[in-house]
Amino acid sequence: MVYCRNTNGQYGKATIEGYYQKLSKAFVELTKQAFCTGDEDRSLKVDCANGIGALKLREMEHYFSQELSVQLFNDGTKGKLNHLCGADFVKSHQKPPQGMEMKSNERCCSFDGDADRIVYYYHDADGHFHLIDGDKIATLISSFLKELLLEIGESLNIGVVQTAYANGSSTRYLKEVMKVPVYCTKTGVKHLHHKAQEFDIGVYFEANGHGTVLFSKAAEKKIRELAKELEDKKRKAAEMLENVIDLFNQAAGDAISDMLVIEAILALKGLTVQQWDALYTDLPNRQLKVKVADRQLISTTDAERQAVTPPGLQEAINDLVKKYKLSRAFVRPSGTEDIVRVYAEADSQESADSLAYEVSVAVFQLAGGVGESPKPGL
Ligand SMILES: CC(=O)N[C@H]1[C@@H](OP(=O)(O)O)O[C@H](CO)[C@@H](O)[C@@H]1O
Repeated sequence: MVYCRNTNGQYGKATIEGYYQKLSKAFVELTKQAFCTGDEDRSLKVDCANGIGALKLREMEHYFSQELSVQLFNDGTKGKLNHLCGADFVKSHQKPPQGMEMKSNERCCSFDGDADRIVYYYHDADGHFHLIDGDKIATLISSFLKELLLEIGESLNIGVVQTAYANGSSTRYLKEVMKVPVYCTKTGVKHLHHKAQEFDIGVYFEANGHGTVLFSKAAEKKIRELAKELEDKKRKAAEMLENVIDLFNQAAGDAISDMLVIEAILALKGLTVQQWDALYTDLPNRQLKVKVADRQLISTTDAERQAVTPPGLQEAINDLVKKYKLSRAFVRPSGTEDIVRVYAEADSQESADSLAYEVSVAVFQLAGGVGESPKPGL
């Protein structure tokens, strides 16, 4: 709403209804171009983390119910905010939220309590849980945008912005397979947002599902002109891009807007959730927390991927990382909790768990850990 007011209504009407209408119109226009799909494809289960997303989605769903039917879980009628549910729970525990009824291969997603994060997931036929996080969301979106730009023949530049928490497989896939430039910033959307403003089209997502896409003023103007000037297939692609611009919340990014973008792309490309998931395989990873007396003793550089202080910590991490294959680890003080966060990834879950544990012990010993020393398997 602030963005609408500051741009004198150019970005949209500064009311909740204005937001619903703008997004729904763009979503309906986009999905009109999709091939006819069965009922199953048009439905989505949404865990709202007992938060605000449930209230807003309920008010909004009638605007697009012909194109997408949403079934809400953890809608706040019982249960606590973010408790055993929501995007953060699903991402960090890598399991479904409580209260969600999942059948195999059904497309499901979770918002967090304030509805600014979204992750997708499904159970395969063998009952295995598959998480599709912010990195895979960024990959789906940037490949779709790249295809549209190719179709209209415009060379607007696309950049993808991630943080150190991005899975190594996603970074490799974006750089080597999709050939898009990838940048890493410090954790926190303000850093990603700022970097994304440097491109014609800046795609930014944290692995936890927090993100959006920004279009520069010049890129937006160009795309809107092309949607009037071009013909046939090229015009269609430019019109799609116009609707994509309207569908993204470029002020800050939110779960409802991201959900509608993803649903539109899956419908347009005729992709199932399994096909989307199969773009690349995540490297097994583990995140742990360590309690220290003063977390500011840890300072970092290189977008938080290297510890500068306390002395000896980075050397210890380097030695531990060398013991495992396809491994990477870093530590940083949390900006929201009184803890140090440890991240590790490697070629197997056992190795990722073991590396995360060993790095936690190094943090505990070298950065003034308090309470019980880290235990393996936690
Ligand atoms: C590893 C992680 O998920 N960190 C989160 C968390 O920040 P920390 O500084 O790690 O506590 O909360 C931030 C605000 O929601 C979010 O932007 C960020 O990605």
